Amino acid sequence: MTQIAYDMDAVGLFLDIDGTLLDIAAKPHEVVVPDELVADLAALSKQLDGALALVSGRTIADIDSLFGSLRPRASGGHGAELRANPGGHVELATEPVPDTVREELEELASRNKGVMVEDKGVCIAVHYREEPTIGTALHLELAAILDGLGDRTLGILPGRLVYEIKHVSHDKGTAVRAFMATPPFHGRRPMFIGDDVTDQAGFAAAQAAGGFAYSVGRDYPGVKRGFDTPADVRAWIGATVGKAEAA
Ligand SMILES: O=P(O)(O)OC[C@H]1O[C@H](O[C@H]2O[C@H](CO)[C@@H](O)[C@H](O)[C@H]2O)[C@H](O)[C@@H](O)[C@@H]1O
Ligand SMILES: [Mg+2]
Repeated sequence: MTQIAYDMDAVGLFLDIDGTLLDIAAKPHEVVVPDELVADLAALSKQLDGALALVSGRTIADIDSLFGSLRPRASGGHGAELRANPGGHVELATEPVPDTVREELEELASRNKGVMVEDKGVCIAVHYREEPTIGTALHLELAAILDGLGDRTLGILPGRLVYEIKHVSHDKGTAVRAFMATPPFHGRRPMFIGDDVTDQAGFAAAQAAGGFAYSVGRDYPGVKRGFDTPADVRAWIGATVGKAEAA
């Protein structure tokens, strides 16, 4: 386990979910959220005076269904949803993906074995974990669909055996900047922990604001590999909370 040697008192902490807090599962709804993690995140948020947010490609409704009582400050849908206060109002930063796109994606999935569409409203995930070899061909098909519709407001963001169709105007970086502009994050140093290509905007935003970026299980240019596995991240969170309780 890699230790992050920094005084957490001054940090605003941004945590990705899949591949960072949670082990990757075969299907999105098959992830396991340990009870201990929920308790540790609640304690860590308190320790940071509330300056902790989950920043995910999942929707906030989905985050709440996974994390039970936590109801954290959060951004969902790759920056498209923001919840500034725990359990509070969810602000939509973008329009939903147009129905024309949704229909084309459903049609594509219906004729491609192993493709699964996860409709999140503000963005749509096109999963291909069941047929990993089709990635390149699938990307070409998705690009052709967006080109055909002439919609320049949407783009394709690659993730872990998934392509996210999302508004190009928002990402995890815009979410970090929005949180950092307001209490309880304002005046703290952002720390972003993530595992995926989709986290690179979050890494960059944290670093640009004088903060830190740590990756999980993979290397990204200019980003320190902080952890090897989500279990390491969970252990670090537990140890960080434990340290504060013992002090
Ligand atoms: O930004 P994140 O919190 O990391 O969320 C990214 C996407 O995670 C989910 O998909 C990924 O994890 C699934 C469960 O482990 C896995 O089955 C899938 O192959 C991965 O792509 C989620 O379903 C997406 O909506 C998130 O955008
Ligand atoms: Mg992730």
